[in-house]
Amino acid sequence: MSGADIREFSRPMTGPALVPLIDAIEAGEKPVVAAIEGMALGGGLELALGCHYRIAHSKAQLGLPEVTLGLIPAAGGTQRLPRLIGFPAALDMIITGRRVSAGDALKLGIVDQVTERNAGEVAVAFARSVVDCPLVSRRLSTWPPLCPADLDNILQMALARAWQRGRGALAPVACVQAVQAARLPYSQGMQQEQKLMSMLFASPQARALQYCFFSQRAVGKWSMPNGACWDNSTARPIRKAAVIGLGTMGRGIAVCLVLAGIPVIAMETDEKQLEAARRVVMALLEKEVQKLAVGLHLGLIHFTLEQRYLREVDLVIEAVFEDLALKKQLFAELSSVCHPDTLLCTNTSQLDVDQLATATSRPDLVVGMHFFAPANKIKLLEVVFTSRSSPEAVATAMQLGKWLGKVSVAVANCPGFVGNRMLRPYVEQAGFLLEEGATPEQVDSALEHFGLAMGVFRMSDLSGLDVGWRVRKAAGLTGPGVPQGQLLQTQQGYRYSPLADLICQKGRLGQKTGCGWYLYEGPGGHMARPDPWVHAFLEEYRRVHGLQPRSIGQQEVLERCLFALINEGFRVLEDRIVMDPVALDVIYVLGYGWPAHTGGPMYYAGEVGLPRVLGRLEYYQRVHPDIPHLRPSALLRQLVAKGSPPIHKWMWHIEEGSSRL
Ligand SMILES: C[C@H](O)[C@H](C)C(=O)SCCNC(=O)CCNC(=O)[C@H](O)C(C)(C)COP(=O)([O-])OP(=O)([O-])OC[C@H]1O[C@@H](n2cnc3c(N)ncnc32)[C@H](O)[C@@H]1OP(=O)([O-])[O-]
Repeated sequence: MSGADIREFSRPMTGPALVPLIDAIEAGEKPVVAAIEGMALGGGLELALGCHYRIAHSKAQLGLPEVTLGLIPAAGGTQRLPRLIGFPAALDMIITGRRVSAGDALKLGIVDQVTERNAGEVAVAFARSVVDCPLVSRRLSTWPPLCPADLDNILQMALARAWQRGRGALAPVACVQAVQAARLPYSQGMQQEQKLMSMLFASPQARALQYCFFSQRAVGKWSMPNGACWDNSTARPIRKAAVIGLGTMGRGIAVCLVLAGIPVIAMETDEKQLEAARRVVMALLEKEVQKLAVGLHLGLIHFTLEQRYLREVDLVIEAVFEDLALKKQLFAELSSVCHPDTLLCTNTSQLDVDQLATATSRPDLVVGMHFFAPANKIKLLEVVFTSRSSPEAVATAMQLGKWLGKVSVAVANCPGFVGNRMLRPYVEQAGFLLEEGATPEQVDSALEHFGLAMGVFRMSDLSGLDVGWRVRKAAGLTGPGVPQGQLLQTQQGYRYSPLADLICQKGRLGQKTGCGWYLYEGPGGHMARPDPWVHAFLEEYRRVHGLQPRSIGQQEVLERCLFALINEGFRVLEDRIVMDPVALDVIYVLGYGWPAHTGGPMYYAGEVGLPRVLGRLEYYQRVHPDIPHLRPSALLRQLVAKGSPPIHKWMWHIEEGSSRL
């Protein structure tokens, strides 16, 4: 049972209340044995905790995931679970919302028995065996709380962790407060649980998180502008795959495929790189085997330098160096080496997939599969289709993403696809704010206080400033082709900030060099500290260019960065790069650390109010007429003019004929 029906939350609850039902089962004189076959989540597990015994099938999973919906367990879970398994284990399960396997549930004491047989039949036999046993010791609500001596410290640490990891989310903190009440008599603890649930239930954060839950499922019902979609396109089976290019991304992708049980040909052209990759991939797989305690056939992966092994694969994912010419050459080779039906996928983060398709004899079988680093951890996958990608190719890539445990989002090919396209104006505004008087830490602090996992400058230092530098050079914005000595403050009449280029020219590439926008303890260091050199560099830059620094508040940082990103999101919708705004929110929450408790950038825009977003963009555009990204998009204007319809109606207002495909 996957718990309460989340769809009911937006309307008056129906049916019997769960709490008195569970209390009645527990208080009854007849032994009740819970048989857990598949999932016991949320209210499902709480119901089982009210039973006198619990039997689980070995493949069952149990958990209290309410926190992921902006709630807390509200049918006694915060009171019974700590009594059953102790405060530390209960806090961990309730604050994280993570599921535990039947085996772990047995070790924790949540279930009394695990079976390979039909749990229902075993439960009936078990019930017969305990029919004469007294039940008084089986009623968890009557158990005294197991309060360890250092409970205060445990709760304090849990609260600090909930604040720190929650990045502004209310539910994790409320989870700690509810569990804390388990040290009280059950009835008083239940009053606290109900009080905290009432506070959360109607909160904007709970609504936003429940929106995220359904959005991440809605994107699986993908569609393309040409009418192809998830339920009229058939995915092909992937019996064997290949990963070409075993750098960081290729290694992560290979691990994903093996963990999904898909045989993999892992290919490199360089012997040393191949050996290094083998060591890393096998170590990662060993770690997963221990963590997941699953049998994994490590023989599924074959490392090779030879292209001939590619003949037998159904799908190739290339993850070679991010260079268009190199990738085009590889795609041309794959056209002749691979079977004619083999899908050719690219992991490129922003190169033109159409151009790669043109380099092959099978453009209909070319799609982008844009994984996010680390590929074996980040759940997001952008599946990029070109105007020639067949629905079958898209369906196959989307299906493969699901098998890999990803949330796949189908997006049309365009520069930066969706995530990186929306990121550009966001990063651009941050650079302009530095020119106007802010420091990297002021900008990052505002963004992280909003709830982003990492501010823009810390994120750039982590991924390496040379990544963006290479892209700007390729675009002719900087580099040898640009007249030296003069700093480009305008490009085609638009404002351009060369600050990042100048930082790179000083060899400051971020964590990898021990300095970038911040100072680190050394090359590869992670502890970002404000760098006096950067402050002096910015002061000198402003002086040379006659820029009068001013104090810039958090509100302006958020509006300039986030509203520019949201505005680009509206342009993505206008171009029909995706067919539903929820796709943009899924991409940003899963791939860019956007706080899920605000729903995602487009949902957040609706919460802030589209008229306010429009008004602030108009204001900033008046102040900075040389920044086109601040010019409000036509769709945003249309939606405001139509009275700000709800997000699921936005696409109705895009004028026909604006589609780019
Ligand atoms: C009192 C108590 O204290 C509190 C208050 C509560 O109990 S609050 C509720 C707590 N329970 C949860 O948080 C569990 C939420 N669900 C899940 O975690 C997963 O669904 C799953 C169970 C692990 C299965 O994953 P899956 O990958 O196999 O399938 P799916 O694609 O996710 O789901 C398949 C389809 O089922 C829908 N669905 C799943 N669980 C649902 C739920 N609880 N309510 C409504 N719809 C649900 C989902 O939207 C999708 O619909 P559609 O897209 O096909 O139209």
